[in-house]
Amino acid sequence: MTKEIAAIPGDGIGQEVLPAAIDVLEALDRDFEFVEGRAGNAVYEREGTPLPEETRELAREADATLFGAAGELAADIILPLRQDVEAFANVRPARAYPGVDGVKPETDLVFVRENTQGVYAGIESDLTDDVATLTRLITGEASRKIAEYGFEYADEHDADRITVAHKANVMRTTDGLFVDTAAEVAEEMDVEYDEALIDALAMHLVMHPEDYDVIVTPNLAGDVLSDLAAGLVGGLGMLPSANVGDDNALFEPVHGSAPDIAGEGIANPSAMILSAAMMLEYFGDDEDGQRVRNAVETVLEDGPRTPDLGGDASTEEFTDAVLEEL
Ligand SMILES: NC(=O)c1ccc[n+]([C@@H]2O[C@H](COP(=O)([O-])OP(=O)(O)OC[C@H]3O[C@@H](n4cnc5c(N)ncnc54)[C@H](O)[C@@H]3O)[C@@H](O)[C@H]2O)c1
Ligand SMILES: CC(C)[C@H](C(=O)O)[C@@H](O)C(=O)O
Repeated sequence: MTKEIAAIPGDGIGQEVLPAAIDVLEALDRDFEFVEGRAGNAVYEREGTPLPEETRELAREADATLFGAAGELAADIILPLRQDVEAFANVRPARAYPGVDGVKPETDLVFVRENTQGVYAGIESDLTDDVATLTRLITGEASRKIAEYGFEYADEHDADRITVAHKANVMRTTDGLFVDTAAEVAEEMDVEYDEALIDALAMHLVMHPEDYDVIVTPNLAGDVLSDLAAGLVGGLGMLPSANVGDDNALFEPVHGSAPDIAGEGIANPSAMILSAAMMLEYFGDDEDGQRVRNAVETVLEDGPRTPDLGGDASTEEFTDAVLEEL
C-alpha cells in the first residue's frame, strides 16, 4: 500500500539534504508518495507564517514526515511539527562510523529525549521590563512514558545498560519526579539501570562514551547532550533522529540550517539519509533500513566524503556514491 510521506525541506541545507534522502528512498523498491510541505524563512516572508496550517495538516495526515532543517524560526516550525505528530520521544543515535575521523570511534549510543515538556513547555513570560520567568513542567505521566519507551528501546536493541540523566540534586521537585519515575519503571525491567547527573555525564561522555548504550534524558538535556555526542562522531552531519508518537512520527537530522555552508552544495547528507533509514525501520522494514545504513557506512569508509569530514565531495557526489552502493 502506498505510504504518503510529508517532505518538508525548510531552510538552508535542509533544501540540499532532504532531496538526497528522497533519492535514496526512491532507489528502494518501496511505494512512497512524497508530498512537499512549505515551511521556513521564505514562507514567512511571503505568507506571514513560517509554518502554514496546510503543512501542519499534511504532517498530521501523512504516514510519516521527513523534515530537513529550519533557521532562526526553528522553534516556530519544528516544535509545532513535533506536537502535530504527537511525538513524545526524540530518539537520537550517535554512532562513530569507520573511516570518519571521529574523536571517539568507540561511540555507539542512543539518546531517548523527552520531547514535550521541561523548559520546552512554553510557559515563559516577562514579569516586569527587567524580570523574566520560565516554568519547567515535568509530569509523572510523561516521565513514565519516556522511561518505558527507553526501556523498550533498550530491550529491542539488545542494549546492556540504560542511564537516566537528571539534575535532581538542584531541581529536586521536577527532575526528582523524572528520575524517581524512571527508577520505578526500572524495577519492572531486566536491563542494567543507572542514574547520572547531567553535568558529570557530559564529562564522562567525552572521556568514556563506550560506557553508555541508551541514555534517557529530560528535554533540554537531550538537546545539549546529543550535540555534544555529535562532536564525538564527526559532527552534526552525522546525527539522525526520530520523533516518535503513538501513531505518527517525524524524522529529521539533528543539525540546523547551517547558514555558514548553505547554498554551496557541500552539506553532509548522512544525518538526513540515516533519518530516512530510521523511517524505514519505523515502518517495520528493518532490511531496507539496514541496506541504507550499510551503503552510507561503505561510502563513509571508502569515500568520497564531504568537507566536514575532511573530503572535498559535494552533497550530490556523496549521494550518488550511496545510490551506487545500494
Ligand atoms: N531542527 C532544526 O531545524 C534546528 C536544529 C538546530 C539549529 N537550528 C537552527 O539552525 C540555525 C543555525 O544553527 P547552528 O549554526 O547553531 O547549528 P547548525 O546545526 O545549523 O550548524 C552547526 C555547525 O555544524 C555544521 N553542520 C551542521 N550540519 C551539517 C551538515 N549536514 N554537513 C556539514 N556541516 C554541518 C554547520 O556548518 C555549522 O558549522 C539557527 O537558526 C538555529 O535556530 C535548527
Ligand atoms: C531548534 C530547536 C528548537 C531544536 C530543539 O531544541 O529541539 C534543535 O536544537 C534540535 O536539537 O532539534
